[in-house]
Amino acid sequence: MTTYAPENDAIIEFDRVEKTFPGHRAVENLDFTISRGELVSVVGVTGCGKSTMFNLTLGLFAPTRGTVQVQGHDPYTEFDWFRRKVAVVFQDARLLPWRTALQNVCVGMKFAGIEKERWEPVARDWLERLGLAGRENSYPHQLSGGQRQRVSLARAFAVDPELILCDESFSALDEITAKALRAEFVELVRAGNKTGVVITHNIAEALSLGNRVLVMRPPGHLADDVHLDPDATQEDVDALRQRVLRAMDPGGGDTVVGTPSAKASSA
Ligand SMILES: Nc1ncnc2c1ncn2[C@@H]1O[C@H](COP(=O)(O)OP(=O)(O)OP(=O)(O)O)[C@@H](O)[C@H]1O
Repeated sequence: MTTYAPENDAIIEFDRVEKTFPGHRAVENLDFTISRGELVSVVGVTGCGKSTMFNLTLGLFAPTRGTVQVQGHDPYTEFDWFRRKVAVVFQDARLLPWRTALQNVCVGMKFAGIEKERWEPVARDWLERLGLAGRENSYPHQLSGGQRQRVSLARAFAVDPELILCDESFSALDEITAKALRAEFVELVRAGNKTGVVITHNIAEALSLGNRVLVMRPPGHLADDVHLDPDATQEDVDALRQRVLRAMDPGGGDTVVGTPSAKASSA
């Protein structure tokens, strides 16, 4: 009989990872696993190593010590294996200004190695799902910041990746637009059975987005791993906010009140 073991369903595994740049240790003893289907937020003070963790996951550089695995593969040495499997959405949409919304999504599919016949129908479908039907032929400068970010999300989902990494993707938007886009993002990740990891400086966003919050602290290690309960009350969420703040900044003093909710647990 096959026994379900979450670690067999790991999408991202960091095993005692260290990353040192000349004269600076950005990540130290970073150890965590993210399983298929999870939607995880990553928070931590500036410079604590969040982007370095993302860049290690993307295989942009190798760890100095320890191992990073994405779906059981080394993202640095097996870089080509990851085309189509991982998509990234940044804080700024990073669209090609001389290409329309449709063409920008198609370019993403082209770089991912997807067959040419599929580019246009799939791109149109994702633009429509993200509320941009009728704007396919608009250039980035003709779109609002929120619409540009919708194109960027369409470009990410169109390659049908297993894993979507968001680096402060909602931070540059006003809170109302960000809230709407976050909700759509969560729905699309869930509906597509994807795994999502979102770096954010917004603790409320981290606590509302997914099932788990990883809290990092300099130099680049895990300070807390908070699992979220979808039925949490406002009181639970307030307690979790304090727990996250305390983990980010243990010397924060009077920002810390209350105790972690019984509805949340460390992994
Ligand atoms: N290529 C690099 N060369 C040298 N130092 C680096 C490099 N990349 C990152 N660092 C350093 O590593 C530390 C962690 O940086 P990182 O960008 O991962 O932090 P972060 O948590 O993402 O910060 P922020 O929230 O401000 O984006 C910082 O002190 C940074 O200066």
